[in-house]
Amino acid sequence: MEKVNINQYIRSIELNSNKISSFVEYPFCLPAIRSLSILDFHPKVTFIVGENGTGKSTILEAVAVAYGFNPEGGTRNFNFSSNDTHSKLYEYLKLIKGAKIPKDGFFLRAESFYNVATNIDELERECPGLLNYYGGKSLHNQSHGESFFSLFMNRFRGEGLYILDEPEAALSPSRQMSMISRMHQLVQRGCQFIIATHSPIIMAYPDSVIYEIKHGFNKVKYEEAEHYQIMKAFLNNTEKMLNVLIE
Ligand SMILES: Nc1ncnc2c1ncn2[C@@H]1O[C@H](COP(=O)(O)OP(=O)(O)OP(=O)(O)O)[C@@H](O)[C@H]1O
Repeated sequence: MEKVNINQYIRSIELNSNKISSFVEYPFCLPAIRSLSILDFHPKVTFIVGENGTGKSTILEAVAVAYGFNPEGGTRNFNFSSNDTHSKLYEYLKLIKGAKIPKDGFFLRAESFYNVATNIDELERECPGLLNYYGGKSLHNQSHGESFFSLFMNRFRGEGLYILDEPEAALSPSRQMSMISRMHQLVQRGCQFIIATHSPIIMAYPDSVIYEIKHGFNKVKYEEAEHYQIMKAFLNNTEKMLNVLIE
């Protein structure tokens, strides 16, 4: 990884295990959390990848909430709540921040994006013109993928901290490639990204670190990551693999 850069917004997190009284219940029962002590973030892009249910959203949400974002997503000014189910993990995390304070930020989670879009419409009624920052059109009046993409293209401006949970959820493969280009522009404008993803396309962005959750957080190279290997094997041997899958 690039040498620690105090100009990044979040340098690392530390789990304060001494404060945890029991590792039996969620989220402390998750192997990824039980084994967590310190996790260093890349100054530009940090990917967290791994199987379903390994704890990617749990850790991302805790980092976002500890940083002051609304657990359901949005900017740090969003404070709506439709479903108060976020874990207490953030209370046990120590954020090691860098020297710079971001001028922008967004916590995007695919699963509650609908509620964020509703909140943006409500804010537009209170403060007309706000929608221009989101492409000038209600996110509800765009397709799921269009609205996600609109957010990346218009709302994410630079010098920002962006925490994204499965941003590929609604994006076609070609839009995922466009997302890499946009991410690169934003990185060059001083942004830091922390991204949980299943997308072998998005996680190809080179100026990054990839943590793959198995029992803990393991730093892996792109080609070593399971998502990459499985997708590559499938595309290179589709017929063979289908024969096995639907035999
Ligand atoms: N509020 C909750 N209470 C109890 N268990 C939970 C809660 N939220 C999540 N879990 C469990 O914790 C585990 C990790 O969930 P999490 O959503 O962090 O996984 P993930 O790696 O993001 O998965 P995916 O790739 O499917 O999005 C899962 O087994 C899930 O069922």
